[in-house]
Amino acid sequence: MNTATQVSPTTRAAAISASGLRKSYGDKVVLDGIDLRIPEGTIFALLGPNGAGKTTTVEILSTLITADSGQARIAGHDVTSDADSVRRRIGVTGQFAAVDGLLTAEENLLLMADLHHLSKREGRRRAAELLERFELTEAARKNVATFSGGMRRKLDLAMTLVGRPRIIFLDEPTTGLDPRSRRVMWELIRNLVTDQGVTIFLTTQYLDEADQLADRIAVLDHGKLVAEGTADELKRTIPGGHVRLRFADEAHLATAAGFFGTAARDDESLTLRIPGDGTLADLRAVLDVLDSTGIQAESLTVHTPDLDDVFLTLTGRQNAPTHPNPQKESAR
Ligand SMILES: Nc1ncnc2c1ncn2[C@@H]1O[C@H](COP(=O)(O)OP(=O)(O)OP(=O)(O)O)[C@@H](O)[C@H]1O
Repeated sequence: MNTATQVSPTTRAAAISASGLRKSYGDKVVLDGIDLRIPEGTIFALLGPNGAGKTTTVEILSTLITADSGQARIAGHDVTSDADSVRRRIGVTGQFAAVDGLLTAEENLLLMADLHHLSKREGRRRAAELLERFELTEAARKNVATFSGGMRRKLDLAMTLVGRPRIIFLDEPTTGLDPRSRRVMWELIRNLVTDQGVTIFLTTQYLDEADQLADRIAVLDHGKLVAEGTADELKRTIPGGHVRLRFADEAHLATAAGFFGTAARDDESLTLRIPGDGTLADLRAVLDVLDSTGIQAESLTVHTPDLDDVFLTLTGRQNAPTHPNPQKESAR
C-alpha cells in the first residue's frame, strides 16, 4: 500500500528540517544560512552549480561534518546532539561509488549486511532480494571491477538499502552515466518513494533529473537558497514564456502584428512571439484576439521556460551539461 500518496505533502511530518545552517572553511563562506523542510515520503532536489555547497549540505545533514551554526533535524533527531539516532535512520550514496572493486557484488552486499549486524542468514536473504530488485542477480558473483558505471551505481544504491534507511541522501546519483542507465536509476529511486515511502534528498547538476524526479527543488548558489518550489513554480517565476503564432503569409502576419502590440515579429519565419507566463489564461487571451479579429493562424505553440532558463536566470551561469558524458559509463 502506498501511504505516501494518501496524505498531502504539506501536512506530512518533516523528515528533514534545517534552520540557519552556516559553514565556512577559513575565510570562505560555503553555507550562508540554509533553511529547509522536507516532508516524509517526498523527493527533494538540491540544485546548484559546481562549488555551490551541495555536498557540504549533505555532509552536515548526514552527520559527517558539523555546521558552524544553525540546527538540523532528521526524523526529529538533532544531527549534532543525537547523531547516532540520525545515522541509524539514513543511508548515504556518494558521488563516487563506495563499492569495493575487488569483491563481487554479492560479497559487497554481505559485507554491508555484517556492518548492519544482520545474521548470516538474514544477510544472505537481504543480499539476494536486493540483487534481484536491482537486476544484478546474473552479475552477483562477478568482480565489481568488471561492472559498467550504471551497474556500480545500482550496487551502490543497493548497499545503501541493506540497512533499510527511511531517509536517503543521494549525492549526484547519475553523474557520468549514459542516458539509459540514468533512466534505470530514476525508476529505482521513484520506486523507493512510491513503494516504501522513503524520503529522498538528492543533489544534482542535471536540471532534467530534478525536473523528472523531485517533488520540490531548491536552487543553491554561493551558499544561499535562491529559490524553492515545484519545477512548475520555479519555471513560472522567471520571464521567457511566450505563445508563438505562425501565419500563412506576410499579409496575415502584418495584420496580426497590429493587434498584438507587445509581440516580437519575425518576417522570415512568418511568426509572432507574444510574451506571457504560459498559463491557460494567457493562452485564452491570445485565442480571444484571434477569434474577435478573425485572423487565421497556421499554428500555435506555447513555450514555458524550462529549468535551464530558471537556473541561468537565478545563478547567472550556464548549467553543466544536461546530459552526462556517456564515455564515463565505462569509468572504473
Ligand atoms: N574540507 C574543505 N576544506 C576547504 N574547502 C572546502 C572543503 N569542502 C568543501 N570546500 C569548498 O566549499 C565549497 C563548496 O563545496 P561543495 O563540495 O559543498 O560544493 P558542491 O555544490 O557539492 O559542488 P560540486 O557540484 O562540484 O560537488 C567549494 O568551494 C569547496 O572548495
